[in-house]
Amino acid sequence: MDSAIRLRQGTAEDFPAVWDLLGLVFHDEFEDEARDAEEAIFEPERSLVADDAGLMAGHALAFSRRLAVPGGELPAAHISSVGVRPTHRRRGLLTALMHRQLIDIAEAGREPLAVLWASETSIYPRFGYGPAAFRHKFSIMNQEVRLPAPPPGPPARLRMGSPADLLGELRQVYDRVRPGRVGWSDRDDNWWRYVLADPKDQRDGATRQHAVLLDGPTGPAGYALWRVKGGWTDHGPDGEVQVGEVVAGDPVTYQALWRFLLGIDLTRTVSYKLGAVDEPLQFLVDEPRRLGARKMDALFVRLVDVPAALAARRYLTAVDVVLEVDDPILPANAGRWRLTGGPDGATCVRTGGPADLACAVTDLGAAYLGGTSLATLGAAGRVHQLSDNDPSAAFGWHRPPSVTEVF
Ligand SMILES: CC(=O)SCCNC(=O)CCNC(=O)[C@H](O)C(C)(C)COP(=O)(O)OP(=O)(O)OC[C@H]1O[C@@H](n2cnc3c(N)ncnc32)[C@H](O)[C@@H]1OP(=O)(O)O
Repeated sequence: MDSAIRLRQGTAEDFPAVWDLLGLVFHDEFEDEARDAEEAIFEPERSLVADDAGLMAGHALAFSRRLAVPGGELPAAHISSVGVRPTHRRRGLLTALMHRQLIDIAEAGREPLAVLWASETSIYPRFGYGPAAFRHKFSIMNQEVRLPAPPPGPPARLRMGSPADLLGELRQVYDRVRPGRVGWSDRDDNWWRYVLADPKDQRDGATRQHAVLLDGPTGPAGYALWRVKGGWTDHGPDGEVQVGEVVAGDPVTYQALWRFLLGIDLTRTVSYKLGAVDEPLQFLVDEPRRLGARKMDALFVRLVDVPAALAARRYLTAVDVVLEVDDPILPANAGRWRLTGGPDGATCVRTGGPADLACAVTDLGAAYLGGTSLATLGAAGRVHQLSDNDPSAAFGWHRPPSVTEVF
């Protein structure tokens, strides 16, 4: 990195320059609503600036949130707003920002994990972030798929409104469902505001976002967020329902919400970018191929504190294994760790014993949420099994991780 450039902690006064930089690097001209929502979640003390004589040459941010992991939840630095000015690229600024940020998180000692969405998948593995959660992008031909008939009795009680008006109920449902859903982040008031921000220039010609809520006997049981991009062809209506979130606490609610979304009149396609890899819809419709599923990367995970992170999650089966970890950026993670545990908890301590498996910290991050198998990484030649003691099954989980938002 150029010696004239110094890394410094951000301040609240830096926000306008950060905002300008993000617009520049992402080729976007954001509206005020998006800016206000982003400013509300900005954590200046966790903003890292590459400062070139007063010019914001680069930036990286960490948000303080909690992430659901197998069997629990953990504080996890949510990394975002990363960019380097086009005039300052390929000189090591991102490398300096990423190293410094990880060292800061490790020294603060509060967050054993860091997580992010990558703009390009090649950027972050070199810094120890492994692809841990994937998603299905669905493009559903809604006239061509059928759901099972609804249960007998009165129809589901659905209520529509603006997401802001129904916020209390949305939160109630989300907070109740989240603990079992590995990969989901917590949301405080500001994060709800950020997630529900609906600037017109980001709608690509679609309507504003709507919410539909299903009321159960004891309160709200599930909700969906969606908008519609209307369209007509010579054959008639050709609109597209764009689904934002579907959160349901039970299968009856889940089916009722999808029945509603797939049945919106004057539409022919339902798109859903953040579907789960194991989205139950695939096992409900009569013709799953018409869901048009495409698997994409989603959340990247970085173990900042290997023993704390490994001890904090639970394991599908009993495990007693020695892992040899390579971590050039955070050497405190490097070396051999004995992980002992199972479905009820785990411990992880340093050991001098022989290793059963050797891997880079990136691969441990990929496997951490139970969505990427260590055995698969072994088949790719990334992880090296050194004995018969294979922890792959234990690192799995009941369901693969999923995501609800891009941050
Ligand atoms: C979590 C998030 O916020 S994701 C958003 C990331 N930001 C963006 O995509 C915005 C547009 N891009 C940028 O601002 C910049 O190109 C950045 C931030 C991606 C990279 O910044 P730079 O300062 O140029 O990176 P730096 O010089 O440290 O490069 C580090 C290494 O990554 C590689 N690299 C950097 N950017 C990319 C890229 N976009 N694609 C592939 N490789 C890349 C470099 O080639 C270099 O490799 P090397 O060490 O083998 O030579």
